[in-house]
Amino acid sequence: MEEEGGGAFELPTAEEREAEKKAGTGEVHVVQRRMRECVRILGNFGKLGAKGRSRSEYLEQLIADISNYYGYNEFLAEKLFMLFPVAEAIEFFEANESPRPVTIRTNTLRTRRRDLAQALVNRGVNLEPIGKWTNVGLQVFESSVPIGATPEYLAGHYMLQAASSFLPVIALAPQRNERVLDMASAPGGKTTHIAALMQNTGVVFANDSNKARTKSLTANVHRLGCKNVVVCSHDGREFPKVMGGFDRVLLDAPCSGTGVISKDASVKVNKSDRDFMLLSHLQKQLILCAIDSINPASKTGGYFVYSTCSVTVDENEAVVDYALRKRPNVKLVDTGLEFGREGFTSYRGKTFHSSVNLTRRFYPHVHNMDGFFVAKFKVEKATKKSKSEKVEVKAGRKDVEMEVEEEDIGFDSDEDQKYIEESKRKALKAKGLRVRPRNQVPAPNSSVAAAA
Ligand SMILES: C[S@@+](CC[C@H](N)C(=O)[O-])C[C@H]1O[C@@H](n2cnc3c(N)ncnc32)[C@H](O)[C@@H]1O
Repeated sequence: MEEEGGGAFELPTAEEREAEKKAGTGEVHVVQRRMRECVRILGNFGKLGAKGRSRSEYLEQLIADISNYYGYNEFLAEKLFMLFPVAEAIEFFEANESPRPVTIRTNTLRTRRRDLAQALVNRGVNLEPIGKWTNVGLQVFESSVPIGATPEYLAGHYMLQAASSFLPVIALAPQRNERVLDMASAPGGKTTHIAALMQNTGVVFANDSNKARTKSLTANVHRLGCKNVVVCSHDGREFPKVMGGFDRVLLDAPCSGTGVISKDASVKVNKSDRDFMLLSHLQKQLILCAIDSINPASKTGGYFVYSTCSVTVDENEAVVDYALRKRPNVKLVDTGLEFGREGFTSYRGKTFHSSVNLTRRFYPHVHNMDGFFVAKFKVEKATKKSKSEKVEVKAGRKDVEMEVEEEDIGFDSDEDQKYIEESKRKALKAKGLRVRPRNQVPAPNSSVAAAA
């Protein structure tokens, strides 16, 4: 068997692995070598696998080592590992260890990219255009001045923004004079981009449920000279009850942030199975409200973009597929983005609608940008059939909750129930209502039972 130096490689037994775990795990170079060997053997298991040892033993060892070496909890290490072929998974974890390029977006309401680049070069900034796919992005290689405090920054000539964040707005392609909703918009990177593409015409409703975060949103809107933006703060699930009839809607959804681990390493250890369930549930509620906020008769639009800075399937394809099933009047369309991998149409035994391949995934190790997901929908007029299929949406949030609870949504059906209960408990607590202890059956007329 061909193998690297350091003696013959032997896969530890389950007992040895357990003992190593208890003892606080082996030396870095041992773990590194073991990962390399496992990747190599799994790449050609039929030929290289040791007699009597199964593929899953190698996989278990590899995931345990990834978790230990890169500092993830085992649950997340496995969840992310499963997204890729074995060797590629290592590239993904490795890419999360180094920062992505610093990028800025020219604010075309105030300047042109060429003029901005010249002004920054004059201040000692080394930069160049990001790529052909954007005519407003610049990549900063090095700078003798803080890029977030130059006179040009303060005058609103640019936004410090990850390249991946341009993508959903490019896909949304807002037009002059349209009425647009940015449902989860703080701190406004995408809102201000939308406003610029609309050349300060029409109106952009920039909503975020977190009031504190709307401060930085408002500050950015002012700094960048956006005059067509209205900032508001509602739970996205209250749309379209608070407002509807939009030509286009962007839902840059709250997510786990598994695409931006290089920026926020805390994600490695602070996400559990339950967090993903709760997030996916919220995303499913929000996506239906976003779709229902669109005017299907819009003369210029009728488009909706869903995006996350996460790479997990349950926050992306599963949410999109759920929306397709719940809203027969929407279909996925091409994002118009020139690159990005196709979304999964099946994943670990779950099959999604075949059009989910129109969605796009972006990865740090492939595209040298944050992990990201973009889906673009066209909303059409509801036919009689599709109308009868959905519960009245005018009442908004409550009905969406009911839909999630009452129907088998395939991906997370029964298992979801305890998380739904938990989120209800939280909502009641937030309202200052009494919450019954977990697992206690509510009395028929108790206030909790009534409120729930
Ligand atoms: C990914 S961030 C948005 C980033 C923003 N689009 C940008 O480009 O600057 C997600 C946002 O969703 C907001 N959010 C979370 N739950 C929400 C809800 N139920 N309704 C509306 N906004 C929500 C969070 O406060 C957060 O600002």
